[in-house]
Amino acid sequence: MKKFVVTVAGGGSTYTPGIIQMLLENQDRFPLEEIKLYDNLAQRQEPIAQAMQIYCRDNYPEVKISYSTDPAESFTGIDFVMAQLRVGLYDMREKDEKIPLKYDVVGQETCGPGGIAYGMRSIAGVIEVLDYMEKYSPEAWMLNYSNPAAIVAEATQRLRPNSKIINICDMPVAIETIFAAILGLKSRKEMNVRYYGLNHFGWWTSITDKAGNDLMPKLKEFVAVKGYAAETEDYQHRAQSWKDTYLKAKDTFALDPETLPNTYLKYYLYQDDIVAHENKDFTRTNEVQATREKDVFAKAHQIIEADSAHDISFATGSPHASFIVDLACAIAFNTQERMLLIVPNNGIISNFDPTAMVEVPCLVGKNGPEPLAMGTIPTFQKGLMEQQVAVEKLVVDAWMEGSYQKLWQALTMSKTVPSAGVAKKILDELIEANGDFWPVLK
Ligand SMILES: NC(=O)c1ccc[n+]([C@@H]2O[C@H](COP(=O)([O-])OP(=O)(O)OC[C@H]3O[C@@H](n4cnc5c(N)ncnc54)[C@H](O)[C@@H]3O)[C@@H](O)[C@H]2O)c1
Ligand SMILES: O=P(O)(O)OC[C@H]1O[C@H](O[C@H]2[C@H](O)[C@@H](O)[C@@H](O)O[C@@H]2CO)[C@H](O)[C@@H](O)[C@@H]1O
Ligand SMILES: [Mn+2]
Repeated sequence: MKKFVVTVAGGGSTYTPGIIQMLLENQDRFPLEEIKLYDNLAQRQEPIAQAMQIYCRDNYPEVKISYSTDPAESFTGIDFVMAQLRVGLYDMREKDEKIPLKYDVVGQETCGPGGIAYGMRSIAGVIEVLDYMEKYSPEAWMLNYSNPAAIVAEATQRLRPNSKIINICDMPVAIETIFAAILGLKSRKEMNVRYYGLNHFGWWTSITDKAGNDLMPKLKEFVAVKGYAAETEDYQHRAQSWKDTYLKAKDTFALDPETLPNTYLKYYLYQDDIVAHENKDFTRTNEVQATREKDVFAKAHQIIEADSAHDISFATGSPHASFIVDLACAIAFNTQERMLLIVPNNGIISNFDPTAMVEVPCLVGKNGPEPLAMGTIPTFQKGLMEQQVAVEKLVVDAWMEGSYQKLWQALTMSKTVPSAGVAKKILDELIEANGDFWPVLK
């Protein structure tokens, strides 16, 4: 069987060890020749890369792990790029969260003004990596987690419409893992789902078992009382902020009991409540720095100092890592697995903008995703999505045209922002904070 070469772009990411471990563990279905780590920040990538080299040497000596900041070295002779860039690192994420909060507006990584600011930074980084891949390995596929996925997908679709990039999100699969636990199933793969929306802005309309039996009534009964607060072992969600998010799904569900909501809808539907409960001096960035980032780098340093990975391991088995490996397998071996991906609407939701990037079930094979028709959607969801997709499109317009006006309109249009006046104040502070990360706006 062919052995694959995979580049992990954003090699210094806190998610890199999990993805590498998942790749190594799945070689019976996806054999590896080499994993290359690429990052534009050598000192962030180095400890992760060196620790994973030791881990691989001790456990999978047949696979090579290399790392570099040189694009030619990193992108030549590869089959897949698995990308997870954070342009501006946690320092800028913290500003994305804290600046809007000063004005009592949602401060979040991918939603509202924080997501808009992050989008304005991410577009260039993602396009840069995509161009490297196409220059050095034109046949390769880029599987892209880099956030904010909705804005990044809109930008890549407009700027590189023919590129082999698939934008993805792990939130639906993480929630489906909870659904499976609630239903007493061993795996989310025992369910067939129908789901539609924008990234971090969608709804499940049907969940059945493989025999076609409706599982929604049992799920709804649970969610009406507890939201998504099921006792699972998902490491990421032990943080109090994630527990709060999962509980809040109960209130989001109450607004439309016909469907089950994505957790991120809380930022658009209960924005006042979210802001009221936020600690403006200690946001999610600070929590991540004190937990995931600290743990991952501490373990990397321990492995390097011990020159052994026998007794030290990273958290494994996350839906984040398994989803991207499943996607690579589906493309490599034409498995036709059904997966939720972000793709051009193009009639999939028949009463919605055909040019919008939507998140829907797709069958995935060697030519990429084939989306399944979702039909018409109700007025409530359609109205919300039209407003939100306009925000995302205006951000990409603003980035492409260097337009202050369009970005001000985008912020004003966001359901999280109360007025054009507040939008302008937040925008002016974000421009100052983002400096050269953003194009100059006129
Ligand atoms: N789509 C999803 O559902 C999903 C899920 C989880 C994480 N993410 C995203 O994954 C990314 C990584 O998250 P993290 O918390 O591990 O962040 P992180 O800061 O630990 O890692 C990001 C890495 O990207 C590197 N980087 C930044 N710009 C780059 C560029 N232009 N070229 C190469 N490397 C670059 C940084 O140096 C850093 O090492 C974020 O965008 C996050 O939002 C997405
Ligand atoms: O606040 P963070 O950095 O911990 O997470 C933000 C990301 O949250 C979602 O991804 C979760 C996922 O739901 C969970 O199962 C696990 O894999 O961890 C991920 C990170 O916590 C979301 O889908 C991403 O877009 C966010 O970046
Ligand atoms: Mn996501």
